[in-house]
Amino acid sequence: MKEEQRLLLLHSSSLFFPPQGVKLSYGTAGFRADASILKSTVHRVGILAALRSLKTQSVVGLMITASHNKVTDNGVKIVDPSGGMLTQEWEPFADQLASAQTPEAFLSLITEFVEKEKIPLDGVQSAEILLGRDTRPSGESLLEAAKQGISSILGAIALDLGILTTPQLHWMVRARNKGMKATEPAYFEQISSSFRCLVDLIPNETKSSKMDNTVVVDGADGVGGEKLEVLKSMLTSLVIEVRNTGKGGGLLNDGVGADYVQKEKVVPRGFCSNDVGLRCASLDGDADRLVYFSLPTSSSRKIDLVDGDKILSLFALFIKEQLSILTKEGTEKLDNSYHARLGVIQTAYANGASTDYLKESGLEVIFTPTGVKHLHEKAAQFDIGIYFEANGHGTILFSESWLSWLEARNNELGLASEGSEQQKAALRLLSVSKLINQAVGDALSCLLLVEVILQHKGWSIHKWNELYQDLPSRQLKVKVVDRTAVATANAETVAISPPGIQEAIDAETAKYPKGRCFIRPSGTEDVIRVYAEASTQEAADSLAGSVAKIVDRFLGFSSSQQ
Ligand SMILES: CC(=O)N[C@H]1[C@@H](OP(=O)(O)O)O[C@H](CO)[C@@H](O)[C@@H]1O
Ligand SMILES: [Mg+2]
Repeated sequence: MKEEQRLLLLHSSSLFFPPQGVKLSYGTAGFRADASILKSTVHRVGILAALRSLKTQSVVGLMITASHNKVTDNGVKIVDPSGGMLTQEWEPFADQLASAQTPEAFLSLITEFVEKEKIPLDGVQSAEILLGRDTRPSGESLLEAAKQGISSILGAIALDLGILTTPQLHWMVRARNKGMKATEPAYFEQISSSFRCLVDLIPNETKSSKMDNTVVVDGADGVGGEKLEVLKSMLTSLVIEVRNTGKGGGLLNDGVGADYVQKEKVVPRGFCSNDVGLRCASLDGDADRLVYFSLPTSSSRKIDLVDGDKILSLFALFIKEQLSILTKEGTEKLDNSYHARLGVIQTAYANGASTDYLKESGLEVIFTPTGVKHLHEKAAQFDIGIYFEANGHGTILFSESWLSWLEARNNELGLASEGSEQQKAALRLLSVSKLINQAVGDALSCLLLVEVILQHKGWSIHKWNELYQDLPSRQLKVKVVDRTAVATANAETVAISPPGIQEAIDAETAKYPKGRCFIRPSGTEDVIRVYAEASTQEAADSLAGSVAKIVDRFLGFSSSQQ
């Protein structure tokens, strides 16, 4: 490393002090903590992002967000050149960097890593990092810290894109590296025009049906509401009413948003008895999650939740239908031999009833650990891979090779049988691949896809919700002394440490008909999560409660004091 570069790094890192007595880790979705202790970490992630750009010789992204966490938290994560999450191979290095105690220790870690990874840190190669942040008040100063980190790498430049949803930044990084326009207007243009194509392809029978084309969206008082206001003006045949836009003084994620709605299953702030029966949806704080809900009665706060699993089921059903129209044997002699391999990816949090439904519908279902990075990786192994977390984060991935086949097929059909059902199916699938974010789960594009599929089928939210009935479930969080004491296996369904805890959970679960329960350490909060499912809500609540007590007995503050 050049002397100039060494001095620059030493000087820059001496301006930021790592938090004392707290060990931050890259976690499920980057570093997250109380914003007041994050400056040094964000500064270092800025440096790491520049190294990633140098290593890959591509543009990378850096997003400042803590998604669904409370407003006083913040976080930072890197977007890889593909538009996906930072490669998992670099995560341990990110952890080491964050915890280096002195500028010298920090510099020596960088020197070692640059050598090991053969990163061209010579001041000759350039690096470029796209920066985005959500609406948190701490975002601006943290972004400054990131910029200072980036500018301490010779040849690295940061492009500040301002306030964005997380999926917008992912989309732009992907677009930039594919040589496409990577601006916010280009993003809105792509998703709104593909939505319009899908609307134009709605069958005449359902077009005329009296379908309610209004959706009421809870913007979580975050960035999503703000962006949706822009997007909605570009759409016809869909009316979007945005509540909790962040402009009305409401606090981000406070009694609002997809995480709250999905976990608490109650009406979010800003919705009332007048909304009974309407089709409603909630975004999370950085708009990468979406859930739907409706208010069944005006007398209670309870909602009918239509979660990520049901969005997944709706998407899978639609794609499968279009595929079967596309590949049905026609009279014409065209090459329709490429049968796409369609896969569906879930985590252990998926409601058991959804998995049964998907399997009964003839779909291949695969499980991965929690966190989009795992689901995305698996989905990318299919021609069409649909992944969703129950909390509403998900997307549909199309392989490049299948898409080129589809383009060619569409052209052939255009010549041989323009306007045929087969060609419409090809066009619909092509439009879906443009509407749905190929980089990461995106609440805005998923919202449009749900809406157009419902219009296509002429379905109300109730009809959609009746695809299957969710098994009652309950999620709890337990504060423990050290959450890393829990290790899991089999896509997080089995706790392999501390010893004996899984046996205790199994013994408890066996008492409940249709009981299913697992625990895992959260990657975004300092808690152990407990998930339980059973045949009644009371049973699910009771199973989750008993297992929470087991967790507390093995790992809680009370046990550590004994
Ligand atoms: C049960 C749950 O909802 N877990 C969420 C949550 O992760 P945890 O590691 O469980 O804290 O945040 C992640 C990032 O948004 C998301 O990918 C994941 O699904
Ligand atoms: Mg989020």
